[in-house]
Amino acid sequence: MNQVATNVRWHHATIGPEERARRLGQRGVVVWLTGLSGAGKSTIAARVDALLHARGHHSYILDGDNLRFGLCRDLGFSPEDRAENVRRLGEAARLLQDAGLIVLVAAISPYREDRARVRERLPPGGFLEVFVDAPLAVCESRDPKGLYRRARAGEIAGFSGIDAPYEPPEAPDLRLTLVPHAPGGAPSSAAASLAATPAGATATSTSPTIDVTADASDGASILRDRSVAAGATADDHAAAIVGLLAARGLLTPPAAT
Ligand SMILES: Nc1ncnc2c1ncn2[C@@H]1O[C@H](COP(=O)(O)OS(=O)(=O)O)[C@@H](OP(=O)(O)O)[C@H]1O
Ligand SMILES: Nc1ncnc2c1ncn2[C@@H]1O[C@H](COP(=O)(O)OP(=O)(O)O)[C@@H](O)[C@H]1O
Repeated sequence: MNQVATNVRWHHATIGPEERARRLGQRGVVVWLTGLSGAGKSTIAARVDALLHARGHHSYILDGDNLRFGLCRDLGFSPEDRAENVRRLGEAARLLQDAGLIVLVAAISPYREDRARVRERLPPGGFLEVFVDAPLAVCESRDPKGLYRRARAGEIAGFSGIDAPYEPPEAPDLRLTLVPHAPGGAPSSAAASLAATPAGATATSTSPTIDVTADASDGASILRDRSVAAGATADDHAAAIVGLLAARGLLTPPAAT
């Protein structure tokens, strides 16, 4: 019963990405938010979704937590299960992207290799990796679901960042940080970021920055300047993502040929 299907073939549709982009006034893309638990992936994805909706765009969120109630409910948190989880999220995202949607994926997706495989399944420019780079100390101080406390108490094994790995992206399309920059100098340490955050407060009380590591030729440098001035609430982070989508020409229909 567990045989892989061989007698299948691909059926081509007559309506392709260009027609869908013209109809929807946008190009399908997967915005993949990766980062530790509590980094802000779900919060930021929801803000981006709302911003896009308000502007008449068509987006949809695939949240790792939520998909584990259905499509991925048979999976746990072993490296193998996480790989399969990310693969399924990637395949679901790919279908929605192909339908022309702006797909916002929020999943820890801790392994570089798993994320790279998703990128390979998408057309060039169809996958934007966004690193929600809140340091472990900040995530742990937020602990929105009490999971870090339970992991530290030994009640949850294999928790990302505690006793399971998290591999940060090496060249993300966008990196959202909360680490304050010393005036005119290099970023100060993550520990300083936490130290500047009063207990019970969020790290937004620091003077954060958004670092855009994308190619400056596509407008990323403009984003960087604006973001530094704006600070880094979840709304600023969401605006940076929308800015990146605009800079990549994904929020306008293709020019008529
Ligand atoms: N062991 C362990 N490690 C990490 N996270 C855990 C674990 N057990 C449960 N949770 C909760 O599951 C959410 C992560 O699910 P994901 O599908 O995003 O994980 S992964 O991409 O497959 O690594 C994660 O959600 P977020 O906090 O939204 O990231 C946690 O709420
Ligand atoms: N700049 C920020 N961006 C996103 N979340 C933030 C920010 N500052 C504080 N937070 C808070 O941090 C928590 C992040 O939780 P969540 O979005 O569930 O993270 P994740 O999905 O990465 O696990 C929320 O309680 C959110 O209000």
